[in-house]
Amino acid sequence: MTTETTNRMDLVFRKLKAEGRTALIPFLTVGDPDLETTLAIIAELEAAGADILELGVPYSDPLADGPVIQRASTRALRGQVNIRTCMETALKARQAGSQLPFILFTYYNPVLQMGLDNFFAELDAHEISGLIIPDLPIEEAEDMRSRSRAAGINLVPLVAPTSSERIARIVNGASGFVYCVSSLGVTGERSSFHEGVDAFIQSVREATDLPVAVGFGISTGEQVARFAKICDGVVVGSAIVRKVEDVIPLLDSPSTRQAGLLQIREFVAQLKP
Ligand SMILES: O=P(O)(O)OC[C@@H](O)[C@@H](O)c1c[nH]c2ccccc12
Repeated sequence: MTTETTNRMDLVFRKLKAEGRTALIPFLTVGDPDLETTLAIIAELEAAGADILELGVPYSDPLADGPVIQRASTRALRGQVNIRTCMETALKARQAGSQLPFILFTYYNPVLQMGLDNFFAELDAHEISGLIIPDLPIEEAEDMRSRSRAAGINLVPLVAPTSSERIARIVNGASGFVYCVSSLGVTGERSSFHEGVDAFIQSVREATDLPVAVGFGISTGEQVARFAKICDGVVVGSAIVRKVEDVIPLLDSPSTRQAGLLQIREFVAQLKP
């Protein structure tokens, strides 16, 4: 008897699979340019067809991030955004009617600062469905995985093209989906991907029954469509964060705010697979 899941993310992947569709998974830096605007952007992303949302906790030392997300983190940190206010933003979006599963995307240090017991209690209270921690030390992974499982939250593992023989160990016991990083290096729009990325994704597919998503460098509708043929989800971050950055002057003025939000919606809508 399969255990009935109430995890919003699992339900979305199940529905998309039944419809033969691929999830569009935007990444957004929470608090860029401010928390209230983030709430408005979340609504635009949902209207544009996003299926799941990565809510990025701004961090002072985002070692895996390229310049676009680094700048977004800097802007958000100027507004004193922290991991708690990111969780509160997720809850406010839910209370405003968002149906999207939220993944809290955070580096490990803010989690440690909060304390693991506190962190997981807060995650649950703020209706977070998933968690990605790109710099989670492998020796902490088992503890974090069991805490996530106990809290009913999917700790999503990242696998890189260089993971090869470690793929089985990384995906074993994982939940939610497996995040295949398409290229080496840091986040940021790319015109090409790690050679052999398709074979890499196929090897991950063979190692797990979980949905498999890909991210890193994907920034156009045709790149999303290319990966949608072989994945259950496609993550787009920097291209969307850059679009937010580009329209900040419009967002900052009440008379042009709606026009700025519409540009974000239209950009994301044309990514939809
Ligand atoms: O920004 P890109 O190139 O579209 O890649 C997705 C990425 O933004 C998001 O998933 C992410 C943001 N920071 C990260 C750090 C590591 C791995 C992934 C991420």
